[in-house]
Amino acid sequence: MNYIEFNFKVTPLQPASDILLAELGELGFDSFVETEDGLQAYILEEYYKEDLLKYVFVLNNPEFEITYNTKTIEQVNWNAEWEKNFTPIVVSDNCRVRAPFHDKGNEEYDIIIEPKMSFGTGHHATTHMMIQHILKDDFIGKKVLDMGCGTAVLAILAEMRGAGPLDAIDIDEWCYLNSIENAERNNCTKITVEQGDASLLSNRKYDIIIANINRNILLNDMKTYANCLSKDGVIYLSGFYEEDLDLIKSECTNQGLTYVNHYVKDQWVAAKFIKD
Ligand SMILES: C[S@@+](CC[C@H](N)C(=O)[O-])C[C@H]1O[C@@H](n2cnc3c(N)ncnc32)[C@H](O)[C@@H]1O
Repeated sequence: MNYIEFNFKVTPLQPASDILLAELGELGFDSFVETEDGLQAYILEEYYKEDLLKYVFVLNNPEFEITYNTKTIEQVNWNAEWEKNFTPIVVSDNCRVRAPFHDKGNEEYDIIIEPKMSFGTGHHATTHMMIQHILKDDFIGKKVLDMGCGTAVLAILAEMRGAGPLDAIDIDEWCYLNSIENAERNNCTKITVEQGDASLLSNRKYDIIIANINRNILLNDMKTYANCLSKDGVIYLSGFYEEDLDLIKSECTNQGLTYVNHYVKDQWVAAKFIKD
């Protein structure tokens, strides 16, 4: 069976790429690779009909410019194509995120992720910076929540850094299932994966919360996150741009969280706050 590869160039990249991915997923596209300037999406030839893209609303949104070309990929090349596009990532010299088919490196932390459709391979700036925070800070014996866990890459690293117990939560069923697989694949025994959102969190307490989601969800759910943090607890937030940092800081201040520091990469931010 052949696949058709769509190579989309997207301007501005976000949120258009995320919306595009979600819409294509609904239409039968089953694999995606984030690229520097957009998205590659794959659909089985038999599921593709000529007017299918007519139903992708983001393509007609005047706020975004999205162009694409296509090519047919024979099944025999499919894995190679995917492998070529998903290269291992090394963060801070001591953490490698790789797929099962990549060779192991010499890094202290070796994380194996089969991303399928979930976000979180370390290729995105936000995941990369959250990994930097986790590598830098003390996680030993800490009770951790990874909110919006995607592939659970951050929870997996937190457990490798000595944290436990850990909860990894994602609203998306695919991410929930993928996180369970990835936790097992990395021999993590302290991670509990759940499907849901902030409504799961009443009466819970964590020493550390990691939340790489997006600006609006963070602003909306900050009160709940803050209530779940123990005194002197730490929260790492990402998924928003530099221009929104003041807004995030202001909401954190309202919820009794004090700004500590932040990283910036490709205009994305990963910020650290502490509960007073
Ligand atoms: C930017 S990805 C981050 C994935 C991973 N934590 C990482 O750092 O690579 C955001 C994730 O949040 C999930 N998500 C979106 N809204 C959510 C919500 N209200 N509660 C929990 N998860 C949510 C999405 O399904 C997605 O997997």
